[in-house]
Amino acid sequence: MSSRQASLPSLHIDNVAVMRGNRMVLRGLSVTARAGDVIWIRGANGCGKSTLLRLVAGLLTVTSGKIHSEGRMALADENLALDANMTVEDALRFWADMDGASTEAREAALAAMDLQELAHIPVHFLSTGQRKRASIARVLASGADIWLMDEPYNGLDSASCARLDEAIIGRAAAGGIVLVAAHQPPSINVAISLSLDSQGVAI
Ligand SMILES: Nc1ncnc2c1ncn2[C@@H]1O[C@H](COP(=O)(O)OP(=O)(O)OP(=O)(O)O)[C@@H](O)[C@H]1O
Repeated sequence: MSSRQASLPSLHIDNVAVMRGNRMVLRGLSVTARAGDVIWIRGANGCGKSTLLRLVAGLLTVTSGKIHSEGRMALADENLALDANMTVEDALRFWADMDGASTEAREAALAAMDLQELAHIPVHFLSTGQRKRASIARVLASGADIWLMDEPYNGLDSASCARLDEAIIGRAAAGGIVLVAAHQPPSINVAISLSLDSQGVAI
């Protein structure tokens, strides 16, 4: 029982502030997420949503405060992170191998984002929305406990938005944690709705 509990993902953001350039972007931000939680982050352009995801991913360092997490993470942001010259399938396989993900997980991710018919074409042939779906499939295939998704709905048609909703609900239901930065209100039930004002303060 105790070892199972120890493996549950968690995220503690404690009184975090971060300076970017000469500007304080986030201030006094505290959030706690547990297995099964979806956190929806909203706020105006430049308020710090991407900054927060990159801090959690460990790609940026806090100026003050602390972030502690348990669990493997995968980030989908504006960087595609897929080799444009590889086929969709090979590009996803590259990451799945790095993540130690199974063939089944990779195929399930392709199916979840309706990419099977595009699996054999090079990534650079994909349309904007198709590229977005491939980037989301990379996160789905990773088997990561904590998904960090920056504007994942941008560029997706309504069917793909529904597929993404389903994937997020599924990850949370399976005991994961999902952070979504988005401009639109949540289309699914979320445990925590985090609105940042223009100073990066939770309101
Ligand atoms: N490398 C950097 N150096 C200095 N300032 C930066 C850097 N990257 C981002 N910023 C600034 O940090 C602030 C927060 O940016 P961030 O990308 O987190 O905003 P956001 O809420 O995700 O915005 P959007 O809704 O436009 O995606 C912005 O004012 C931005 O100009």
